[in-house]
Amino acid sequence: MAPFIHPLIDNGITRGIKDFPGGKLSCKCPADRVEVTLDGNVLNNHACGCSKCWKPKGALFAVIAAIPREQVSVTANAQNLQIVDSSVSIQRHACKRCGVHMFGRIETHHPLKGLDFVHVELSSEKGWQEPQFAAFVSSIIEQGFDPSGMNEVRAKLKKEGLETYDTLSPPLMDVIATFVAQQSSKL
Ligand SMILES: N[C@@H](CCC(=O)N[C@@H](CS)C(=O)NCC(=O)O)C(=O)O
Ligand SMILES: [Zn+2]
Ligand SMILES: [Zn+2]
Repeated sequence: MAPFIHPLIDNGITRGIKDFPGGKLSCKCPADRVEVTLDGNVLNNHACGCSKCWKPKGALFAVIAAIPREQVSVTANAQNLQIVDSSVSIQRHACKRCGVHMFGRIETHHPLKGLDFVHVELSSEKGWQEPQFAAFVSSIIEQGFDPSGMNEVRAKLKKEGLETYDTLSPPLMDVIATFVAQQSSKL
């Protein structure tokens, strides 16, 4: 059976709309949902296989995108949010009732500070930037995926047009490495 990558990827990726103005994300509670409003489209949308990002039930990957934090606001039921793990760089604010991650935010000195991280599948609007690549692919093994199935997973991601990486994409890794070099005055 083909691996269950993610609902936004498995049946072919739908391209986003240029100049898409943004929209609302909602958690999965039956009522009194947490709502987050995004004032613009996302960037660097990608599949992530890491253990930290929220995934829909049964999916091997999350689909997670960045957006400037100024464009993110909690517009309903903020009292239901809690930080999943405050010891990591990205503080993921999740609904404490249904568990869905509504946004991730970095508060420490970090190369990606200023960007929030969101899951556009939580929106009913269509037009968000589509996934551009797959990151932290090998990390699915750490969560129990049989390593012998990795060729099939990578082939499926590539078939859907996503280049696969075991960290982030090269441009994002370059941003992070540049930040590190600047910290030690090597650049
Ligand atoms: N192999 C690790 C990778 C975790 C990881 O480094 N995740 C990346 C992509 S989301 C990250 O930037 N994490 C920072 C964080 O979670 O704060 C895992 O699966 O837990
Ligand atoms: Zn909820
Ligand atoms: Zn991740």
